[in-house]
Amino acid sequence: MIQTSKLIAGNWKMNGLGASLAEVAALRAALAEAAPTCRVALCPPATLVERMARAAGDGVEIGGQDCRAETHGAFTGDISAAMLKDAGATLVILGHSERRQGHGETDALVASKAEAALAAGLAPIICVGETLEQREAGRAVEVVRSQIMASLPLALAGRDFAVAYEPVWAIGTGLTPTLEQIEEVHRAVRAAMIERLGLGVAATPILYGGSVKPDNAREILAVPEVGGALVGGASLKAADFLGIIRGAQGSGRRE
Ligand SMILES: O=C(CO)COP(=O)(O)O
Repeated sequence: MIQTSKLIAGNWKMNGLGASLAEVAALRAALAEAAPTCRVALCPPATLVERMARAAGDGVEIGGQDCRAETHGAFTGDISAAMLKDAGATLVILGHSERRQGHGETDALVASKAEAALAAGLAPIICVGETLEQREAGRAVEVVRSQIMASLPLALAGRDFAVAYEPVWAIGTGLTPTLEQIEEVHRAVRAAMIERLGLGVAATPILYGGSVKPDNAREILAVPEVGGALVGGASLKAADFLGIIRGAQGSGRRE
């Protein structure tokens, strides 16, 4: 339902072969000791979901990185939300910029995938974010607002989900927006979410994603309206991911 604790989610993208289970075991042991107050999730490639769900135990939720909008059928290479759920996933990342750009995913497609995820019992993490060109043209807030209005299906009202604000130019680059820029966009995301889905989403987490590391996590997570992080590269090593989770502990108030 409505989440009040922060959500720290790792997006392994197409990485994690080999060392994955050892990293999950290390993370699980460290989390058991640290007893974090935030919600922790890892989203590995689909082939690792089932193994990781078994290795992760209760403290770490496992998610997919995409799903098909249809429930089944002749869609070679695709995976349904129910298949992810069956493998042990509890959430799924949708509309990541690498899929919007690399696979031509539109807002409408992302919205239908979110409906499929909800129907299968998965919590969607819906990604939005502007390109560098759009930011430089002063259009960041406008672009993100329009993505929210068209990518969030009305079926999300009252359901467990999150939005992730990931400026495309901050992903994997080591660049991050200023804290003021993060706050500005997160406030705009909240306003658009409420406009679209009503006041019931006033506490739904809005994650920040894009070059989150242990050394910048605390300050980013303390920004008003930042309800967690979606972490790429730094989620691959348990020690780095833990550093970010620690940054979420007592990282300040949310508004
Ligand atoms: O795309 C991201 C998470 O979905 C962010 O990736 P990085 O943390 O590697 O910049």
